Amino acid sequence: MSTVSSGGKGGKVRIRGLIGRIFSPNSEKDDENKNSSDQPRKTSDIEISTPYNTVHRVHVGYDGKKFSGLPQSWMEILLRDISEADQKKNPTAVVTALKFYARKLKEQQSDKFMTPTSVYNQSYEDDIDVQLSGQVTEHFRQLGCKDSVLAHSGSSSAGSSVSGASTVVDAHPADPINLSRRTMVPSPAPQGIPRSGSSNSAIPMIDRDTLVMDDTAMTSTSSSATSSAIFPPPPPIYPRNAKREPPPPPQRIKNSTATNGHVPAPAVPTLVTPEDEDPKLMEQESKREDPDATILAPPSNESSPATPKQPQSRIPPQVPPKPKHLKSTSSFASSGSAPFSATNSLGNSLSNGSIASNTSSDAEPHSLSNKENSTLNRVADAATNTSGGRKDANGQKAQQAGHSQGTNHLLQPEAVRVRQQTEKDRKLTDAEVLDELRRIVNQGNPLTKYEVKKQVGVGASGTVFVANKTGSSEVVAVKRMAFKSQPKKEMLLTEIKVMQQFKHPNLVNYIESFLVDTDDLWVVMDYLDGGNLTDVVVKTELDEGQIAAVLNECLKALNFLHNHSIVHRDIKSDNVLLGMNGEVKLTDMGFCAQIQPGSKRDTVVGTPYWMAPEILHKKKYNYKVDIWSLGIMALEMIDGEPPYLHETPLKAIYLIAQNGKPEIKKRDELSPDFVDFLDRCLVVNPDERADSDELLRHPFICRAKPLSSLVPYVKAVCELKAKEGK
Ligand SMILES: Nc1ncnc2c1ncn2[C@@H]1O[C@H](COP(=O)(O)OP(=O)(O)OP(=O)(O)O)[C@@H](O)[C@H]1O
Repeated sequence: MSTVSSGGKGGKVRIRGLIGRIFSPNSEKDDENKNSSDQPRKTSDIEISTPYNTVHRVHVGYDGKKFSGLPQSWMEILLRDISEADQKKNPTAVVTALKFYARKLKEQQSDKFMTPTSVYNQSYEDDIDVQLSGQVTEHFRQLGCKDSVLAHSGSSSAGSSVSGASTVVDAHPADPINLSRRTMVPSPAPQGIPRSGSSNSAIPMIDRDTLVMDDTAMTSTSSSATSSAIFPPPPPIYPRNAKREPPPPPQRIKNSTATNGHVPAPAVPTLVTPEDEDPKLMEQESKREDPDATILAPPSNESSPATPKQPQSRIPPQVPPKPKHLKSTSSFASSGSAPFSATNSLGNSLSNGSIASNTSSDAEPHSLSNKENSTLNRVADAATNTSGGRKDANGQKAQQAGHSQGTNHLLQPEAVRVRQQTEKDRKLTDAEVLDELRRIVNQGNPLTKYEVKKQVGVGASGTVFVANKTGSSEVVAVKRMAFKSQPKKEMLLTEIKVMQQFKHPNLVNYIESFLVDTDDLWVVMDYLDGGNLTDVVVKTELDEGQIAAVLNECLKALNFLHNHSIVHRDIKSDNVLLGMNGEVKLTDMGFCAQIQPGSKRDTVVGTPYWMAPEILHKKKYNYKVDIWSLGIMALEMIDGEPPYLHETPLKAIYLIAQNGKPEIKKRDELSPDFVDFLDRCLVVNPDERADSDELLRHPFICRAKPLSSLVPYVKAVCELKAKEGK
C-alpha cells in the first residue's frame, strides 16, 4: 500500500506500507513516541517522516471450501467458531468478523502494552487490515450469490481482474486470539481509590463489548435506599431463569494481562487481498459513490442459527443468580476506519479495515455554537480513532492504492498518496487534553466539598462512588478516574463536555468536575440509586407497557441528542440508569459525536452486539445507529440479553454480518404494535429505519405504562443485589 499522509496544518508527510512494514515495532514505537510528544507539530514543512506503521499482511484466499493464507492460530479459531458450511455460506461475513477480530485484538494489545504517554497514539496508528481476496468475490459469482452480497463484496470486476498473486508479506501468527467475554485489562483507577474484589491490585476490567464480566469486577449495589426501603407488596415480578453459560473463552495470551509496561505487543496479522494492491481496482473503487443508501442486504434467514431458546420462568419473586454477562465495563471503540477508503474499498463490508490515522474527517462542517462545541467533533472521533473520508492534497478522496507495487514503487513520488490532515482532524496530545481539561473543570478541592461514601461501580475508566455534599443530605455520584493512565483521554473530555452542554431530564445530569493533582479526575453527577437497566432485564421480565415506558424515556433523550446533532453511539441497557422512583436516564457519553445534519461518520464505535450493521460494515453512518441499538436493547428487555450473546465473539460478529436483522425470537408472543416497533428500529438500511420522532409517536410507545410501574422491579433487583452482597 502506498499511502502517504500529509499533515496539512499539523502534520508530516507519511509514507505507509512496505517501508513501514520493514521496520520493527520498536522503530515504530519510537516514532509514535515522537508523535505523541507534547510539541506542537510544524505546519509548514513537508517532510518524509520515519515510518510509523508496521503492517503485517496476510493475503487471504478462499477456494470455495476453505480459507487459506491465515496464520494457523487464526485458522484454528475460525474453524472452531464458524463451521465450514457457515464459511461457505457467506465468506464475506467471515471476513467482516475477522476484521473485527483483528481490530479488537489490536486494541486489546494496545491497552495491555500501553504506557502513560504513548498508548493512545500507538494503538490507533497501527494497521489492521483484513480483506477478502478477489478470488472470493469470484467464487461468489460462480456460486451465483445474491447481488447484494456481491455488491458488498466489491466491484463486479474485482474477482476476475485480480491476479492470485497472494504473497505473504509478513504473516506473524498471533497467539490464540482471545476476544472472550471475560477479558481482563489493566485498570487505570486512581491510586488510593478502593477497589473491589480483585486478588491483585488491578481490578479486572472486562471489555464492554464482551458483556460478560467476572464477578469480582461486578458493579456493587449502591443503594442506601435498598436497605431502607419499605418494600411495597410484591408485584408479580417475573424473574428470568439463569442463562446458559457462554462457551468457554479461548485461551488468552497467558502472561499478557498483568503487563502494564513497555513490552511490545505481538504483531497482529493484517489480511489483505490482491484488490488492495491493484491500482486499477483502487481507482475504480475511488470513483464509486458512497453507497450509504445500501447497507447490508439481509441474506436469507434460513441460515440464521437461532440462539437456543431460554425457558422463562414466571415464579415470583425468586430471582436467579446474576449471570456472568450481567454487566460489563468498558465500551469498545473498535477503531479501524480505513485510511483512504472511507467511501469503501472493495465494498463496504470488505473495505480496508486499517486503523491508521489519528485524523477524523467525515467531511463535515463544524458549525457548533461555541468554541467548546467546536472541538467536540474532533474530540469524539479522535478519541475513538477515526479515519476515513480523508482527502488527498487535491481534495479528492484518497484511496489506498498500489500497496503491492513494492518498495520501489512506494519510493517514487507519483506512487505516493498524500493525506491531508486538518487541524480539526489532529489528535490532541496528552498535554493538550490536560490543558483543555483544566479549563473545563472546576477549581478547588472536591474533598472539602464532598464526602465520598461507598463504591457503587467500576467502569473501564474509573470507579463510581456515592457521596454526600458536605454538610448536606444531598447525594451525588462521583466518578473518579486516574487521568494519566487513561488510554483514551480524549473520551473523557468528550464525556464531560457532552454532559456539561447537553442537559435533559433523561440524561444523567452533570454537576461539576475537578482535577486533583493532575491525575485524580472527579466527575460529579446525579446519583441514580436504582442501578442499571441490565440488572433489571437480566433478572426480571418487564411487560410490554413497562418496556414501552423505558423505551419512551430513552427515546426522549435520543430525540434531544439527535436534535442537537449528537449521536450517542453506545446505546445498550448497561448505559441506562434507573432511579428508585422509576427515573430512566441515559449515561456514558464518552462515545458521543457531533454529526451535522446530512453528514455521516465512519468511526467504528460501540458495542458489537448492539452495533448497527452500517457500523459493522464500516459504512458511513448517522444518528440512526442509535435507533438500531435501541431496537437491540428492546430485544434485551424481551429476552434478557442481546442476540448472539452466547456465541463466541467471532461467531457473533459473523452472524450479525450474515443475518443483518436479528430474529425476533418471541415474535409470536408479542403484540403487533411491539413487533412493528422492533421492525421499525431494526431496519438494516438506515435510510429506511425510523427516527426518534417517528418512534415517539409509535402506537407501542403510546401504550407506555407510568414510570411508577418500574419501581417495584427496580427495588426488587436492588434488594436481591443487596442480599447477594453486591
Ligand atoms: N450517576 C450514577 N449513579 C449511579 N450509578 C452510576 C452512575 N454512574 C455510573 N454508575 C454505575 O457505576 C458503574 C460504573 O459506571 P461507569 O460509567 O464508570 O461504567 P462504564 O460505562 O462501564 O465505564 P466507562 O464509562 O468508564 O467506560 C456502572 O455500573 C453504573 O451503573
